[in-house]
Amino acid sequence: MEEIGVTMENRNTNIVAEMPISVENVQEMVRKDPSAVPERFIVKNDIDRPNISLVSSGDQIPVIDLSLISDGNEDELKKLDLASSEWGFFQVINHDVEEKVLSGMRDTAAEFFNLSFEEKNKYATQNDLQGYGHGQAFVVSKKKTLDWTDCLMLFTYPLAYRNPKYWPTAPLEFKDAIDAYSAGVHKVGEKLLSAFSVLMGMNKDSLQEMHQGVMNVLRMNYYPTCSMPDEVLGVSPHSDASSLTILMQDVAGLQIRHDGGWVSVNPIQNALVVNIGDALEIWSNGKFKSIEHRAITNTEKARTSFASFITPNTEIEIGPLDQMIDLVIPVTLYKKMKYGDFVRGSFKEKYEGKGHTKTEKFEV
Ligand SMILES: O=C(O)CCC(=O)C(=O)O
Ligand SMILES: [Fe+2]
Repeated sequence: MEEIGVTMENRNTNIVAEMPISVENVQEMVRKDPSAVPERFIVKNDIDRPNISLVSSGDQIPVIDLSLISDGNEDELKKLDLASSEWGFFQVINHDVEEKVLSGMRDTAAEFFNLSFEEKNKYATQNDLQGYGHGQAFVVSKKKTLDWTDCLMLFTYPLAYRNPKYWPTAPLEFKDAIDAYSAGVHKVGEKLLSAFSVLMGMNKDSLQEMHQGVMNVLRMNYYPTCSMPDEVLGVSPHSDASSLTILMQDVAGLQIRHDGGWVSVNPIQNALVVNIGDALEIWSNGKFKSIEHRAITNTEKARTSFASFITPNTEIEIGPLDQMIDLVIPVTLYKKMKYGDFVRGSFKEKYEGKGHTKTEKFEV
């Protein structure tokens, strides 16, 4: 299980190991004083604050019907191609994950996050690179503005990577709910990898084989209500180091970069939000875009999002595929490198926006 800490879209484990700082549990802070917003959470730059940055609510990210994709429907495949190159984000409907599985995940997670801090702390992350657990997100340096979120993060696939010490035993149904949800989402990921293989001119199993063992990490982000949502971010802008991320959000709050502004992703009941991660951007030589995104908070209702990061084996080398260096993009935009090194490099950089992916590019 060595190397486990860099196998995923995880922004804290390695870094915390290097620079240990204690960060309060955000929910506990809000429980003690619902109006408190410590200075370290206030976004310093006006331009980066949720109330100032340009947000368009008119634009809507594309919606993809996964059952049509699985049937090989050409029009829907074209839609997926366009969504991934122009938006990097789309919502998926008819994905075959049962409604009761989705609501089971949401309901049991809500019960978990409502438990006392002491109870949740039994699964506290040890930063020992052995499977994560409950803790705080995005702890990069003492200077960095903190995000208004707590999270529970678990390896879900391969099964051998599940570490029972971090799988909560309360509420009782939680483990089964996580199991059913991650199985459903894992299948959605496999179907999408098949579709992207075809879109990149390969056999439908190619991308999956190139992963050399698809890994999946489930990160449950819990955003307590915040009395100053205009000056605080739930999650700061970043792109995911995954190949694909599949996300369920219960309450609106996700925003993505588009045309120089921020577009809110409005929840569609029982739909899943999918985004292209850095690994797929690199394989596709920049055709499919790994887009910056962030989450905002609100005063009314705590929010939970469930992000499943699909990642390749850390030992494999990734770089643009030959067939993606074509008439449209005639040069190689990224260096070949070991996926594990790419992830490590991206977290050594101060974790801000998409700066880290640029370091992997050749200057062209
Ligand atoms: O909460 C959200 O909607 C976004 C979460 C996210 O981007 C992440 O966990 O990587
Ligand atoms: Fe993300």
